[in-house]
Amino acid sequence: RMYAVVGATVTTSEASRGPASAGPPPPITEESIDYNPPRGTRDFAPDEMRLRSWLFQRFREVSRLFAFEEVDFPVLESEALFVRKAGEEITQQLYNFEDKSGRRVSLRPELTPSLARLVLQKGKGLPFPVKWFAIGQCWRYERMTRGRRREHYQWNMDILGISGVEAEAELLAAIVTFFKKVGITSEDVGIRVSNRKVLQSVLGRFGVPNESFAAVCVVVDKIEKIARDEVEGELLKLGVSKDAADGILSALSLRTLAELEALLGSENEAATELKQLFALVDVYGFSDWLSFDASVVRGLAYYTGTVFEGFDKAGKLRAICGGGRYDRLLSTFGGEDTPACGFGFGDAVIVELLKERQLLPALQQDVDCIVFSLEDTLRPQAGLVARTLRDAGYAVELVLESKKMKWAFKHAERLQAKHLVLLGSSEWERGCVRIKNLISREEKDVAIDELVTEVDMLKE
Ligand SMILES: OCc1cccc(Br)n1
Repeated sequence: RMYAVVGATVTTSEASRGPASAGPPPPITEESIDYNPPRGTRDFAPDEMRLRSWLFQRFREVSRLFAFEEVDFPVLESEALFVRKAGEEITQQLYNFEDKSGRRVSLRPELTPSLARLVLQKGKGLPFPVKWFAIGQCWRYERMTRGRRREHYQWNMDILGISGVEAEAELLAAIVTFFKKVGITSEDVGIRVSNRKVLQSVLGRFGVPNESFAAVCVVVDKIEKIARDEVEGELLKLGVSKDAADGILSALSLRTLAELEALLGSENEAATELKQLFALVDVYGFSDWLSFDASVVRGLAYYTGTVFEGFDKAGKLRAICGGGRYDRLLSTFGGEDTPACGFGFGDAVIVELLKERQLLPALQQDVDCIVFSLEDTLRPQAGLVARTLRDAGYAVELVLESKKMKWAFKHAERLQAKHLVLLGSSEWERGCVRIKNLISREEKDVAIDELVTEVDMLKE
């Protein structure tokens, strides 16, 4: 780990070595700071920030195509927004604390509760349906024994006020649009779709009380992560009978809607909603991305209907994204019953997938011109030249110190700049600067007031 030593006595060897270098940290006499960010968090230096901005720009482009409006909320929320009793991992790992006024607060682990809070805050004045998207940093606090990250960024899209599966079809279409936009195909990725009303129907048949529904879903969601008998054991601990547990586990292995109808009847709500959704998506034209999979329940307590998750068909990665219908969430916050559905799309798994598929874009700094005065006396004029180009919308790197021509060329190469604009006294006396086109290698003297036109032309 990199350390800087602040205020310590520096011996000559350290002075020659510079403030911090490899090898044992120098004796720390006073406070020292750690260059690394807090455990489980990331810095975004330019290279990483370019990739993050590229990813978020794709999220935003898709959200615009679907006419969703961007919203955001505080990273810090009242803890009460996230306290739920269904045993979800996300609520057991809240990054929560008591603030200096004694209030119980938490860094948000997800965006949906904040979105619900804002919709309720806006009240009856808010036109429905609401189609909002957000890209926000979310937090969790887990013992670093597992070495997992404690923060990630999540893109959310939510539709409130539509009770029909048309809303789910829109959200799934947005996810597919994103995948296609970044070069991922339905060979690489699929979206598994189910409906929590499957479980609800099964629980009803075995007389399992409604109050256990959310907790049962949270346990069943672990089916891919822990052994089947462990899932069964956790179900029994919830008071579910052995028969009911067997009924639940066998329902999860249903493979087709026909089998679902055979088990629950063709009038069953889960079956009819899923049939409607698949029929919609078929006409919409992206059925090749979707499959019915009764084992999908998702791990959030508040889902009440359709649930879905994006997965990589090579089976190497965790879920890419996930979502579902949550028609009861706003009423649990004291609001009216409001149909709602949405998804969350994290910034981590998708990057792993793009890396694996060699689909990561090659990104570099976007500089049009480098302005550079060959003599110190012309440095003020270099600022004028830079301003002229910037006022015309060009990205200009103005060299701020004395450098040799060789350095300027190398620097332009590194930045992949298109033009090198040189100020030299002989040209300046003639009211000119020298432009080198770093792509065509053409170079010429250009009058100052012709400069923008020239660069415009060179740009073509
Ligand atoms: O998806 C669960 C989650 C929530 C907050 C932060 C991180 Br990293 N992961």
